[in-house]
Amino acid sequence: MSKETQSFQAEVRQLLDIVIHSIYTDKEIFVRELVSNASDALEKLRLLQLKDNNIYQADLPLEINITTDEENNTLTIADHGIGMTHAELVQNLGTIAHSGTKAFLEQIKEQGENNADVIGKFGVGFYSSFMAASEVEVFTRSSDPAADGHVWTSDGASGYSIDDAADAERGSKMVLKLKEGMEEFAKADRIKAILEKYSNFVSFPINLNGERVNTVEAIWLKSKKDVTEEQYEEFYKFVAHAWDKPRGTMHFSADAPLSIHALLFIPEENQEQFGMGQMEAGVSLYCRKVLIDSKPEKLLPDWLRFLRGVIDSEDLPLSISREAMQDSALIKKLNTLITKRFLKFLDRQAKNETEKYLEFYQKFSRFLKEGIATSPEHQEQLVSLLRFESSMSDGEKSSFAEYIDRAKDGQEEIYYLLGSSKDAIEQGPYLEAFKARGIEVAYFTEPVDQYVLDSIFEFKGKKFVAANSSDIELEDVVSEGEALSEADETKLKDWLKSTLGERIENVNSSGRLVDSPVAALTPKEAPNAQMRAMMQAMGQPMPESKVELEINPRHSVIHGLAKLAESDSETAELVAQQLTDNAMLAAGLLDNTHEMTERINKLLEKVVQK
Ligand SMILES: Nc1ncnc2c1ncn2[C@@H]1O[C@H](COP(=O)(O)OP(=O)(O)OP(=O)(O)O)[C@@H](O)[C@H]1O
Repeated sequence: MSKETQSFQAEVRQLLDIVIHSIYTDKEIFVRELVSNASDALEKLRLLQLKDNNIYQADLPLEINITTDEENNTLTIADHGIGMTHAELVQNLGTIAHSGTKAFLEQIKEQGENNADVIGKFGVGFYSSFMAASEVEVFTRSSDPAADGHVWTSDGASGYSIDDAADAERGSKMVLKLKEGMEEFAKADRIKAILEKYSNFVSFPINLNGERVNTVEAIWLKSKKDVTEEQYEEFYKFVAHAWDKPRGTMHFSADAPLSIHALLFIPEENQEQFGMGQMEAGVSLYCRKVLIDSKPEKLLPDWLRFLRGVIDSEDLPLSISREAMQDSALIKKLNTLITKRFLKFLDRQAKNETEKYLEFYQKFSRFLKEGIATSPEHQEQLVSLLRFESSMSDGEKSSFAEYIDRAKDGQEEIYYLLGSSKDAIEQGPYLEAFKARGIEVAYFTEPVDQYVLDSIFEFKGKKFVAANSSDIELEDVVSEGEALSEADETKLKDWLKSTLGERIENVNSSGRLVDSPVAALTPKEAPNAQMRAMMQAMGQPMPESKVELEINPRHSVIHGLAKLAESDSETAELVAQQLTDNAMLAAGLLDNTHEMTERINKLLEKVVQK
């Protein structure tokens, strides 16, 4: 067969015209496209080898060889992959077959031809080589022993020619004669840097001028049993740019609903704990071993930003741009799928390797809590991963599932208390009522917990209720001491209301208190102690809290106060104010202790004078 000339399909011409005349600056992407094509061709050959041993030049190594030639201003990318027959050359490099390029053209039509960015958004496969080359030669020979070798040549203008190339080796060799001004791509260092950026995990060896450049293989594509602990560690260090060891490794593949390979690592340390600012997302996105984006923001929810590793999905179009990708339905699906799998991984660890999970929890629980408040779709799973001490956990960490198991029949609520520490919670006035009734209260002591618990309404059908909220109805327990008569109680409540005036919202009496005479409850809509502390830390002035005062009608101090109010209202007022301060102090709601000191002195004076 002699040399023949053919014209490009109209769409190809249109595409090439845009590519060649584009002012798109990120021209290096063509290297990624060609390496990716070479890798695909090798992958196809590898698959073919599995079922067919009639392959031309079967002994050629499955590798990609890249050579730079500064003198002649050329770049050559060669693979010993599947190659192309004459018909395939015409079909593949003369028409537009792949969907990415079609989408590209459609976008161009919509946005007008001068939108250079569109190239970066879609990538244009093989044709992108014409951004840098004035002429491209493709020497190729199919793996089919019956096929001949050919050379395809084009300047990317109107058409191409195909000629015989009897000595072409199996595979494809793309020789790019670089344009003036594109000399950088004939320089080994420049190409090396591009390869390191995009193609490090291509699973076939890439040699640049005879030297291997990609050292790390795509271990995420291997099956778990074929990867050693050391390999995982080495790979973690590589992808995370880390020096430590991973504290957790999750490696899985799935075919449905999406084809994915994921290898995720939990680092040893939570950098954010050291005040180093917010971490950046660190799970890279690959498509068939070729890097699409090393920091895709929406691939995982923000609260999983501590994870490191790789997700590789064959369902992704290789050339998809960051912007288009981040909003794509596919990324959303990947996001949900991987998040669920990761939470399941943690759940399994919590069950089977409890110690390990608790160590993780100590350092990383902040992220899970952030997730609870921001990812309603994962809330149930996340809430089940929370661990806390409680009034019944004996100093051990518990889960809400365990809490529910321990709860009495008929308890429809999960009670919790927030405080600065376990001691502070246990010494506060709220717990006793629950203890007396054998009801468990979960303790939460981190500043973020308020925010987190506010966003949980229920878990497994049980309502979340703060044990210090004013609207809890607890079954009365018979505690020691006789209660005030109804009439005395009403009288005392009225007197307290008028005496304490603006300081309180209301006075109630209930059977909730056991050892304390009074407790201060935060009214339903009011900011509680933790919120107040946070607002104040942010420099926001907070008005004095108005609380609901709950009195214990069986307590001797209350009995005494009821009498004192009749006989010595001046002392009774000091006592009432002091009781309120005590209650507010215990609730963490007292800002001004100045008056309290003065008042205590007055009370002491009265005591010593008696
Ligand atoms: N090195 C190669 N070896 C064998 N065939 C190749 C090679 N490079 C390209 N081809 C063939 O040419 C076709 C077109 O390549 P191009 O890069 O334009 O798109 P693509 O690789 O199919 O697109 P995408 O990257 O979106 O999958 C490929 O599908 C493949 O069949």
